[in-house]
Formats: sequence, structure tokens, C-alpha cells
Amino acid sequence: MLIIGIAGGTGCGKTTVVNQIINELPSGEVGVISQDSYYNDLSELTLEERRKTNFDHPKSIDFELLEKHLVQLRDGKSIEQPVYSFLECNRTEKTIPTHPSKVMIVEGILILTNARIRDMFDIKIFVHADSDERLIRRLKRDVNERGWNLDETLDKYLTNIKPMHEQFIEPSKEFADIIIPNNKYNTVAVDIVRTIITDKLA
Ligand SMILES: Nc1ncnc2c1ncn2[C@@H]1O[C@H](COP(=O)(O)OP(=O)(O)O)[C@@H](O)[C@H]1O
Ligand SMILES: Nc1ccn([C@@H]2O[C@H](COP(=O)(O)O)[C@@H](O)[C@H]2O)c(=O)n1
Repeated sequence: MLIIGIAGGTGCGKTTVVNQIINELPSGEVGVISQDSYYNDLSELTLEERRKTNFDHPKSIDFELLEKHLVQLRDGKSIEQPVYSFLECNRTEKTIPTHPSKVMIVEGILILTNARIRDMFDIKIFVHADSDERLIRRLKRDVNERGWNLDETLDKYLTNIKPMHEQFIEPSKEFADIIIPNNKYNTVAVDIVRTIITDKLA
């Protein structure tokens, strides 16, 4: 199994890059795990309390469960990937059966900050977009899809997102084998990564 980690700040385009990579590959040959599925279970808190959580700090992620699941997949076992609700700010009761594939992609803002997770990756990729680009994309997404208003998003950006990015995410770029510039759509970089994967699948 080839395990590829794709990190980068919020809104840099990780999900987009993953979709571009897998869209032209045989379905079922590449599996995807999202760090978002591994936010801590916050069921003991009210929604109001959960909405105040700092979701950009490494402590917000259940890295133990993520590691356990990656080990199981590497050992050829299927896992039940938790399903996260951004509107509820919590894990749902649902899980998605995720089967081991020849190639597994793990994507998330903080996945290169954790040494044990990082060490499981055969290839580490960091997607870069400038902070103003990321903020614009993030504002649109939070307001249109994730149940936050403009003021809440800007407030979160200043209190959590930007400081956590500077403290944890940007420094994790140094662990990357490949950095993909993604202020504009980068088809060349996506093609290169897809070629590496196609070689592995051959
Ligand atoms: N290179 C790009 N240029 C313009 N918009 C982009 C680009 N890459 C992604 N986007 C858009 O930015 C938003 C965030 O992208 P997404 O892939 O969800 O980022 P991430 O998973 O890193 O948070 C989406 O609306 C997406 O369509
Ligand atoms: N309930 C939540 C949980 C997390 N977030 C934000 O998601 C961002 C990470 O996801 P990306 O798709 O952007 O990589 C992170 O910056 C959290 O602030 C949220 O908005 N609501």
C-alpha cells in the first residue's frame, strides 16, 4: 500500500486536488481518508459550546483513532470511517466502511503536524495558496455551506484559524516532499502526482 498525505491550510484546495487526482483513476483503486472525520467526539457539549471549539488546534483531532485506522488499513483490514457534520460540529452516528486500497490518500490541515501519522506516509504533499486567497475561499464556503455568518467566520479567522495556521500548519510544510502551488488550478502538479500513483497501480 502507498499512503499519501496531503496537507495545507484551510481553503488551499486539498479536497479539490484530491478529487482532481482520483477522478481519472480507476474507481476503487484509491481510497481517501479525511482528517475532518477524526475531529474529537464532542457529544458531551452543547452545540453552542461545540461552536466555540478551536477546530484548528492539533488537540481537536483524535489522532489515536486515525493512526489505529491507518494501521488497520495497512494490514489489509477495513475500517469504519466516522462521518463528521460541520453543521452539528460533531461526529455523527454514521460511519463509512472504508476498505484497504493499493493507494490511500489522507488529507487534512494538521496531518503533517503529528509525527506518528507523518511517519506512516510514503509521500508527503503540502498544497500552498496565499492567505488572502484562502480567506476568500473560506469565507464563501463557511457562509454558503458550513452554517457560519460573515462576522463569525472573520472572528474565527482572527482568533483560531490564522494563529493556528502560523503556529502549526505552515511550519509542517518543511516535512513535505512535494509542495503544490495552488493559487491557480495546477494541472501539471496534479498530473505528476497521478503519474506516481498510476505507476504504483500498474
Ligand atoms: N486553484 C483554485 N483556484 C480557485 N478556487 C479554488 C482552487 N482550488 C480550490 N478552489 C476552491 O476553493 C474552495 C476550497 O477548496 P477546497 O478544495 O475545499 O480546500 P481545502 O480542502 O483545502 O479546504 C472550494 O470552493 C474550491 O472550489
Ligand atoms: N465544525 C467545524 C470543524 C472544523 N471547521 C474548520 O474546518 C477547517 C478544516 O477543513 P478544511 O476543509 O478547510 O481543510 C478548519 O480550519 C476548521 O476551522 C469548521 O469550520 N467547523
